[in-house]
Amino acid sequence: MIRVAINGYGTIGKRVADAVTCQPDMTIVGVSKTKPSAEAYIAKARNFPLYIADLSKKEEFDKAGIPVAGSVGDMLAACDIVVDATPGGIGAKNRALYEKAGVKAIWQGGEDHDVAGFSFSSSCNYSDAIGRDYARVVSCNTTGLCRIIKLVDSEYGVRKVRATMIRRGGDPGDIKRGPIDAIVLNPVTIPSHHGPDVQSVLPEIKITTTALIVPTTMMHMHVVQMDLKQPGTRERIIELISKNPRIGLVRKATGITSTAELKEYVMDLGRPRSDLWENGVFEGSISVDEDDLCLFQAIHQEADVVVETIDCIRAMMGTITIPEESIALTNHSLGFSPIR
Ligand SMILES: NC(=O)C1=CN([C@@H]2O[C@H](COP(=O)(O)OP(=O)(O)OC[C@H]3O[C@@H](n4cnc5c(N)ncnc54)[C@H](OP(=O)(O)O)[C@@H]3O)[C@@H](O)[C@H]2O)C=CC1
Ligand SMILES: O=C(OP(=O)(O)O)[C@H](O)COP(=O)(O)O
Repeated sequence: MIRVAINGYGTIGKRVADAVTCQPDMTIVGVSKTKPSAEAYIAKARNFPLYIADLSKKEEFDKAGIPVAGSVGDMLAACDIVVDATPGGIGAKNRALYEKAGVKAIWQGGEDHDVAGFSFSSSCNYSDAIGRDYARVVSCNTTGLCRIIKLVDSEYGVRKVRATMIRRGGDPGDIKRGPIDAIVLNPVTIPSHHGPDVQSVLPEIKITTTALIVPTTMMHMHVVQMDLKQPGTRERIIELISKNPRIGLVRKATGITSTAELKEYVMDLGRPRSDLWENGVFEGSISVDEDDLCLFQAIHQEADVVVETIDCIRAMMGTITIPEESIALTNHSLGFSPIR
């Protein structure tokens, strides 16, 4: 069994912890928080040993009735690999802790590529992660872009990608984030970080990305255009998506034309936390005019990187060396097959 620690039991960390628990080859040795707030009670309910970054805060946890198993250092001593899901920027500061403990570490997309020197996407570069000590799973939007670009590039070759990310303002529980009434250019400069981040995984891809933030919490929406190296067809793109384990097809017949309806659909499917782990490509949007491909895809920011993180754990531990095998095991263990 691979012993996994989660440093930062928040939006991403709690999902990764639950996904690890579903896998037959890994187990959670502990999760961490700094404050005895809501997710600390969830850790207790799940029977995950809870560790804290600063032991001087133990009394606050004691008062809240939440048992503390020890410090983050103690948690690291008990694991083979740590998933750092602390807020962006904090993870880089934690690297010294992981080096000292001699454990492998995975960071999330809020950190820069340099934190690990290697950026990961299951369907693009799983094999390059095998045996590594450090990796960064790219951000949710970058993950969604990498999946669809890799799929199309493998079939037709991609000459150039242009993509606009219409990003959610904050996660549903992030009551202090916005905007409330604005469309924010984020960033106003071009490209957004997503293009260079895609190139940290797929260096040969030419891509320009732009990004905006809008007052919504459910999902991001991408407007993607690719110049193909040879003419394609809409039918073939749909066929490829239908066979892909991490890209779903939002069928035209469902009548779904928004993130809100898609979230409702996923909730009705009974997915935990209504998580859409796959890209949601809108069938009705897929348009191919010779070498010009356009589509819309929805990306559930809280979910898509979770399954990638599970694959990244296996690759780094070297227990499964065939990417498709890990992807299939992760999906199967979660009881997940993409929407079709
Ligand atoms: N949310 C999203 O949509 C996505 C986020 N990401 C990336 O994932 C990472 C985590 O983001 P997210 O889950 O949203 O963040 P959250 O703020 O939801 O959770 C962060 C967690 O880290 C804990 N924490 C804070 N400081 C420390 C510390 N020094 N040591 C240990 N734990 C600490 C917090 O605990 P406490 O509350 O007790 O302080 C909290 O549980 C970031 O890099 C982000 O960019 C990637 C894809 C999507
Ligand atoms: O990884 C994400 O977005 P990104 O791919 O746009 O960086 C997550 O939605 C977190 O974004 P945030 O930095 O707005 O919380």
